[in-house]
Amino acid sequence: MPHYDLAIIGSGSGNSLITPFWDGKKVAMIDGGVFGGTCLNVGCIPTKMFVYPASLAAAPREAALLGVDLSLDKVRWNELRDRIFGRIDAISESGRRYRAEELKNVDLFQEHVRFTGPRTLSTDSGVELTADRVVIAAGSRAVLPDVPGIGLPQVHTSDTVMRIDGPPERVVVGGGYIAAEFAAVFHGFGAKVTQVNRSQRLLRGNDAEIAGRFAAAAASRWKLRLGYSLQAVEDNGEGSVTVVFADDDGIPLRVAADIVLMATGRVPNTDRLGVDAAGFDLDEDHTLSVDVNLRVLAGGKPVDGVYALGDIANSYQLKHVANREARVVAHNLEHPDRLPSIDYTAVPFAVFSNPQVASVGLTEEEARSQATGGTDVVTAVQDYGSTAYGWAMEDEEGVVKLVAERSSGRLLGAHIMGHEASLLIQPLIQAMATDVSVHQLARGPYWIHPALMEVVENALLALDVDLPENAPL
Ligand SMILES: Cc1cc2nc3c(=O)[nH]c(=O)nc-3n(C[C@H](O)[C@H](O)[C@H](O)COP(=O)(O)OP(=O)(O)OC[C@H]3O[C@@H](n4cnc5c(N)ncnc54)[C@H](O)[C@@H]3O)c2cc1C
Ligand SMILES: NC(=O)c1ccc[n+]([C@@H]2O[C@H](COP(=O)([O-])OP(=O)(O)OC[C@H]3O[C@@H](n4cnc5c(N)ncnc54)[C@H](O)[C@@H]3O)[C@@H](O)[C@H]2O)c1
Repeated sequence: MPHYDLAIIGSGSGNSLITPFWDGKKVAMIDGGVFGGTCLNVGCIPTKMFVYPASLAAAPREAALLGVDLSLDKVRWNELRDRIFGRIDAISESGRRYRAEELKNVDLFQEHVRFTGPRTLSTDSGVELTADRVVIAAGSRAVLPDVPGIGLPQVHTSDTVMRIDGPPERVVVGGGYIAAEFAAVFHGFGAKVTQVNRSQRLLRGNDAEIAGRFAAAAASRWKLRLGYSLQAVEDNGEGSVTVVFADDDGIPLRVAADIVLMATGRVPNTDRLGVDAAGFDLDEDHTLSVDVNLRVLAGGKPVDGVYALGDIANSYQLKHVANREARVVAHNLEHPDRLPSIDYTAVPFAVFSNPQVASVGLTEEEARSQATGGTDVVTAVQDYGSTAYGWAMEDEEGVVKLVAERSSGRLLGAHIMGHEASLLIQPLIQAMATDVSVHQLARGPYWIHPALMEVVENALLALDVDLPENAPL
């Protein structure tokens, strides 16, 4: 039975753990899927490589408002797709080759693995291996609703929809983050998009005002139907399908489509890992239970030398969170006598739809329900259109919403929708992470005029927080 100093399950964020510290020691890297994991192969990176050209394709519609007439001649979808995956597949393959052939201290197992004990593993082909230390970075996967017709070839998840041949004319998508991004991509490329969501609110978990404004923006671009749940997908013959939904009263909605994107959430891969045999604890959302040092728990106690990170261990399901956790785990593997904790202060996210949405911290509802009597919470809402750059863009939908604590001037949350929201939010994330108050951030640094960032400066200035005597002017 081969024995390793370190075994890593998952070559996504887990791949970064093989630092020079492991030179001269034996490492097993195990991945039963495509080398490099979700973000590189089917997640953040390829989606954004579609988002950017789709935003260019959408430009004629937006430019016409400003008196600039552009026209979109053609989207060379297959070429665009092949350029994207030509780049990504090559990175995945060179990463795989480096681990498999060039790193002498690493054995790459390209197969599925299950625990048979806390530090013993068995691969699908029957290799049994043991390791002193194990890192579980086995990620999550898309789940599909169990309805008739779900297996039809026109039904896709994000794993397959980016590889289709030719742009579809009619697309149906759901209501989460993935759906919001793909709705914008397909709409940008000229498809007739219908977005159907089970609940009345898109992008759940977001501030209600931003979610409402996003729904209005989405409805002005593509067809949006809220309050319908999926019943079935029917084959129409000749390549198309009808997607059947029903509202709470059973009233049906039938939408014909060439492609259906099911984006109904992702589940952690714990059910396929044999965690029972290892005795590991699971949280309510089926992620692995870990302590603040990211050590996996069994019976509430950390298992010596076993760590977990990424989508299998947290409910954020975000790559920048997995990357931060990987840095903590890499440190803790190398310095077991000095274990820093993971810090989840001010975890942001962005949805790269059209318009973009970005968010960090508490929504107004959360802040008010957490504050005593809800009285110490102040908010400010600033439209992009209220700034000079917003005038230049004739922007009528972009918005910054800030939530703060009046007495301390602490920023509690920031929520932005509109052009480059994912960039505009960064100084606010910085302020929350480093405990810079609203007045220090608004009045300390100079803000470039007339940059779009002035909308953030003005929102900060509009917050009715108590100013200390020594606050900058
Ligand atoms: C379409 C899409 C878009 C996204 N966009 C963004 C974005 O813009 N920004 C963002 O922050 N996040 C985004 N995410 C989320 C992000 O991709 C994930 O949070 C991140 O990739 C998780 O990394 P991980 O290392 O935990 O898992 P993964 O990268 O999924 O790695 C897990 C690996 O483990 C392997 N594995 C699993 N089980 C086993 C087993 N039993 N045996 C052997 N191997 C196994 C899998 O094959 C896989 O390669 C997106 C996700 C999707 C699906
Ligand atoms: N830009 C980003 O950071 C980004 C982009 C894409 C994905 N992600 C990550 O990937 C994860 C998964 O994304 P997602 O969009 O699949 O999930 P999600 O949890 O955001 O949304 C799933 C949606 O599907 C609906 N749904 C679930 N089951 C259903 C059913 N049976 N019938 C009808 N509707 C149903 C839910 O109500 C919800 O609106 C997210 O949690 C996110 O963290 C991040």
